[in-house]
Amino acid sequence: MNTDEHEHVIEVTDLRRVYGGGFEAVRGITFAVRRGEVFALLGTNGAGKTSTVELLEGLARPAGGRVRVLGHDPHAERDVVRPRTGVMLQEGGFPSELTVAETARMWAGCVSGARPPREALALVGLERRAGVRVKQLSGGERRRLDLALALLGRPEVLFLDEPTTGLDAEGRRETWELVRALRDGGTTVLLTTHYLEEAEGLADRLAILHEGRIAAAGTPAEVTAAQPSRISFELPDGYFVGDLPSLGELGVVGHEVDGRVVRLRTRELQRTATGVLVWARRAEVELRRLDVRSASLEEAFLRIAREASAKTAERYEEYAA
Ligand SMILES: Nc1ncnc2c1ncn2[C@@H]1O[C@H](COP(=O)(O)OP(=O)(O)OP(=O)(O)O)[C@@H](O)[C@H]1O
Repeated sequence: MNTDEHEHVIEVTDLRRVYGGGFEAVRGITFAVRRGEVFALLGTNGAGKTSTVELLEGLARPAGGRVRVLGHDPHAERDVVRPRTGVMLQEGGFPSELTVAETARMWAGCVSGARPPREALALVGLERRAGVRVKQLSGGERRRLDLALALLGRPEVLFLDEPTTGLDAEGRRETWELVRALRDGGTTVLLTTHYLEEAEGLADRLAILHEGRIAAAGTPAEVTAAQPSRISFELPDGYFVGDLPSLGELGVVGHEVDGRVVRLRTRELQRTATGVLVWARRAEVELRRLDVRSASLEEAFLRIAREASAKTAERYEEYAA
């Protein structure tokens, strides 16, 4: 096995997927995932995340472009790729009359070199539910069972399609810890998620899909760095926003005033924050409810989705004109 951590375990080049009827769900996307990396695909509903992951899993053939997983074509060379990957689909769909342990044993029987089923169930915290029928599990417990089954084959690459949907806050945190532990052990993880907090906390790098195209990509810090930071505070009675140094001088790119509360947006957080604090000190003013923060991934995501939608509307208007 090649353990070069810079090796690209997943390579996607100008990938396209077209459904029957001609709808193009994936419109030429390119990205690569290194060994031992957690990579998140984000996007609004219908952005093309599942359509992309299915191509990576070899479940369908691309309409154009190229996919390589562990150096192989996952569709044409499914026999080589499948034993080295673990797949957690959005809907597991295994027989629900079986117990959890029976399901894991049945699945393990189909996997060469499988972990002991009990070990896989313990990894996801389901060992105490081993004797329960699958149909009696809660939605969150089913997601954990899906994950346990994906881990049975000790995969080098793990595909997780919305792994924490339906889990409560604790279950979600436990899954995050497990994914981090797997990553630290060298597993490469590609996940889709609707939870931006999940991508921010878990992903080494991510791509935001919008209508089948990549609208932004990079580390969570890189993607959020392109968005303005915010500073808010409350001015004491008798002070107004006009008493501050000029907003242009402070590097402010937008502001709102709501009663005594002032909210500033800036791309130069340190310069703006310093300017406001130095002013407050000189004026001997106490700024109550002072809050200084970088943009969150959620803000970046919403802005990128809005901008991408506006571009699509522009293209549509040009086309219709
Ligand atoms: N079998 C299909 N036939 C035709 N169109 C499809 C098919 N499956 C998906 N689509 C369409 O392709 C687009 C992308 O769907 P996909 O499921 O990949 O999105 P997604 O990003 O995973 O969305 P979600 O977050 O809602 O799961 C959607 O517009 C969807 O309606």
